[in-house]
Amino acid sequence: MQQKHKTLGEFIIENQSEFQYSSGELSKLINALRLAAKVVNHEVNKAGLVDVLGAAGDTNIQGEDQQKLDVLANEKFIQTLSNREIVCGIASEEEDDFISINSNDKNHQNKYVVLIDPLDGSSNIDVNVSVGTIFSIYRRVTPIGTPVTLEDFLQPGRDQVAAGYIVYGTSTMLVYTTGHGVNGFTLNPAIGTFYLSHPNMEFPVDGKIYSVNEGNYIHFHQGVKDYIKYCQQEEGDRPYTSRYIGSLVSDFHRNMIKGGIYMYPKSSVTEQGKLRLLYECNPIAFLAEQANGLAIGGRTRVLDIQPTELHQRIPFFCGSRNMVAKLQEFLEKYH
Ligand SMILES: O=P(O)(O)OC[C@H]1O[C@](O)(COP(=O)(O)O)[C@@H](O)[C@@H]1O
Ligand SMILES: [Mg+2]
Ligand SMILES: [Mg+2]
Repeated sequence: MQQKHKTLGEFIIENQSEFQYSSGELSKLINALRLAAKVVNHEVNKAGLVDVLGAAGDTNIQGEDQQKLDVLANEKFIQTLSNREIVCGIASEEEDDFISINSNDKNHQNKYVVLIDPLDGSSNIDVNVSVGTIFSIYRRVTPIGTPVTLEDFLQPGRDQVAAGYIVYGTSTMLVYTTGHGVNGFTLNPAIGTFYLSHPNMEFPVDGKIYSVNEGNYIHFHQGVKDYIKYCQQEEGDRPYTSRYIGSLVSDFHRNMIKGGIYMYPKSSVTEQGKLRLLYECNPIAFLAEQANGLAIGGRTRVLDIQPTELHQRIPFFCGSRNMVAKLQEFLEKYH
């Protein structure tokens, strides 16, 4: 008899009470993200047929050429989150500054701010390789009914109340945590419903996959170079396999299922690293730790880093516990 998978809607309701602030608002927020994900998924799937390939002609605050799908996904998520009266502020990779959602309306009781990377893996959009969306959710720290401020967004990752991603790949999945483990839901495109397909996702403590853009190797810190060499040595269960999709969400997703480590080090080319702390590293680090993995930004636990800017970048290493610990040994050698 075909096992009946729980729908995302059923799962959210069943687990609502688990959430310390459970007032249904966070459930509404996850549901809104689910809705926007379906709209964006629809656009991604027919990307070659409609005019959403290629550059949009503008650059974002980080000087990156915005792809048409970056802009479209950004609009869809902001629209969906703003229209549902559930958030009081949004920050996005594609917006220079944070957006306040009528938060200075005294009647405005909304407590959550959302930080989002609307389209992750932009360099893969035009070549039909899997891409994603990443989200991070906090309770605001400033008083309700007053305008949200930068302070509401610059919270350390350990204070996230929820985080997750959507991967638009061979199937479309929504994977998230509210601090009670990580669960994955697969979209059945025929009926437009997400079903619980990957309950309690966990990183294997050891893995055999390393993911890094080796094209930057000569610019890496010696500790990182030594660890990559260690991965490639003929010894014990090594050499490991090199797999790099170039979409953080997709590389992370694979490594969480199979066991592996993702690395985007700082280098003489990207002095701070490339990935953004607030809407890439913090949410992925929260998921990693909830799935028994580790995430470090050089020598610091990512979730303990105190953010200082909306679009700040950090070096990022994340994955199976023993692999990240081994990398740390190599990094420590040069301190
Ligand atoms: O092409 P590079 O330098 O290896 O960078 C790839 C990394 O950059 C990213 O594309 C950055 O994310 P965006 O596409 O959201 O800007 C990651 O998804 C990916 O892991
Ligand atoms: Mg990204
Ligand atoms: Mg992006």
